[in-house]
Amino acid sequence: MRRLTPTVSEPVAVLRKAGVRAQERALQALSTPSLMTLAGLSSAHLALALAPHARRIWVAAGPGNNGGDGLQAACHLHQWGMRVQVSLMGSPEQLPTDARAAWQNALRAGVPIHSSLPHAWLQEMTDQDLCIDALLGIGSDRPPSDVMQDWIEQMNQCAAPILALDVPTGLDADSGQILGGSPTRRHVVHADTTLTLLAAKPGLFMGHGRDVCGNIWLDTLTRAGPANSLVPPADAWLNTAKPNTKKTHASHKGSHGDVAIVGGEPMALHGMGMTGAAVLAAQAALHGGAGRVILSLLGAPAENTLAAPDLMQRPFHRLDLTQLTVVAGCGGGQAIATVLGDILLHSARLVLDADGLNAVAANPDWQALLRSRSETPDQRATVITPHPLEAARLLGSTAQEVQQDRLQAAQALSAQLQCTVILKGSGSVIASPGEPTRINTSGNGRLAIGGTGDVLAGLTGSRLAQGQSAHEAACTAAWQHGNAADHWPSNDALTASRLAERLH
Ligand SMILES: NC(=O)C1=CN([C@@H]2O[C@H](COP(=O)(O)OP(=O)(O)OC[C@H]3O[C@@H](n4cnc5c(N)ncnc54)[C@H](O)[C@@H]3O)[C@@H](O)[C@H]2O)[C@@H](O)CC1
Ligand SMILES: [K+]
Repeated sequence: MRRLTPTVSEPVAVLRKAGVRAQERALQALSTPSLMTLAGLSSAHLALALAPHARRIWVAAGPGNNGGDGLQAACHLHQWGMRVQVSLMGSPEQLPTDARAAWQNALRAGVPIHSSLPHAWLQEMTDQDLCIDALLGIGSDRPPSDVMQDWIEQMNQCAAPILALDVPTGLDADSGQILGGSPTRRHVVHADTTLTLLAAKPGLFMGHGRDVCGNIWLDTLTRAGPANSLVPPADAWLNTAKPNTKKTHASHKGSHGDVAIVGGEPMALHGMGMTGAAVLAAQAALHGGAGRVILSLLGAPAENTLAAPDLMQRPFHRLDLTQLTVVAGCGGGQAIATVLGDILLHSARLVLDADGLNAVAANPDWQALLRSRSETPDQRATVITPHPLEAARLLGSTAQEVQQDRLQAAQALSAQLQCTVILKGSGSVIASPGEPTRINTSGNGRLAIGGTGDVLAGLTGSRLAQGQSAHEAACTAAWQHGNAADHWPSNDALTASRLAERLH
């Protein structure tokens, strides 16, 4: 068993439900004792570690094998002297085979099992006690029934913390979306800890998953067999912490790459002042370690007073694109369209964000230009950083469809444009042609403010300029960006400009 959040230190394979089922079948054939026995024991161990002084442990067990895990865990906890009570939803006779065996074990051991909620118990439970959510796991395929919603609500209202087995009930393990539509306390269990079994699932790390799983632990249940060789191809990998790129002593500013930020339409042009976005990206590139950062504001020949003295400023026509890492689009407004063709054609390395992406989405010729960058002899690196709506525009779909399957959306976009994609949002997804897709695990809701996307684009540019491949630059920048937010003092306001300054 290992802890996956808040920080995962080595790559961990992520499987969708179909892959987990394949893994389950393969291991089931090899494993003695049964996987459910292992899952129940593992769950009981974690429950005991989380609530060693519990005077009451309530297990809510559902009608499938997730319920079986809960029954098996209850059996162990009872045998270890804990006061356990199980509420079993549905008829024991209709439980699947393994879960039925777990029910019989629990009965034989003398575990109290009822078919209703133990209201009095729930009232008396304290924060030293524990609720175990074993209602639904990966078999959850529709919004919870009314009765199940009552049970979920009672669990969420209980004073005791919640350990969810495999997946918090109500969460879709593939997408991170809530099966009932919205993350209310009736539709999804809000766990403090989730013990996920067999493999990490994407939905735990994306969308609402980040908010309802609490700390995530993984038990691959592979003690019984030569498991590593059995894992079906991973659908993605968790993005791991990257050490800072060390700079050699014998280096100068030219050794660390030049980044040009092209964007920042001024107020005078179309009545929307957006120079701040470009300045933020430039600051991030600077603090991310680029050797020189050049700010090229669109339609603003005058020196920009917002910019720090460490930044150089150049008009666009004076940039030698063939030698530069260009970060284009941050606050680019409509003006970005006047230079985008040149940027797509000539920039040595490119990060495309915001208005740059919207302009590409509206112009098939530019999409072809973007794609063709991967076919040049020097294979010019390109990273795009869309949020779900920008991704939807490029894919010709909707933001909702993108959120329903963020992995697939990022991979499809990467294949369509032959470039690296950072699909932003809760659980950023990084996809590149021919590379393993990553799900970023750092970051939190404090990043959901204006300007942080510009910071990510600038930071990615600085990583590219310092010699990382597009995929590595995207993975490193996404992780570093989130990590800065994770270590932000709780009593200190997080703003994009301060975030840019704290990247290192
Ligand atoms: N088979 C095994 O040996 C193992 C199973 N495991 C556990 O088994 C789980 C998967 O088991 P299942 O495939 O039985 O699936 P679940 O236990 O997640 O649930 C399936 C059952 O719940 C019902 N259901 C689905 N959505 C519902 C809703 N909204 N409201 C009410 N009822 C609903 C289904 O009709 C079905 O009866 C995993 O998540 C994991 O916890 C693990 O212990 C690994 C080993
Ligand atoms: K569960």
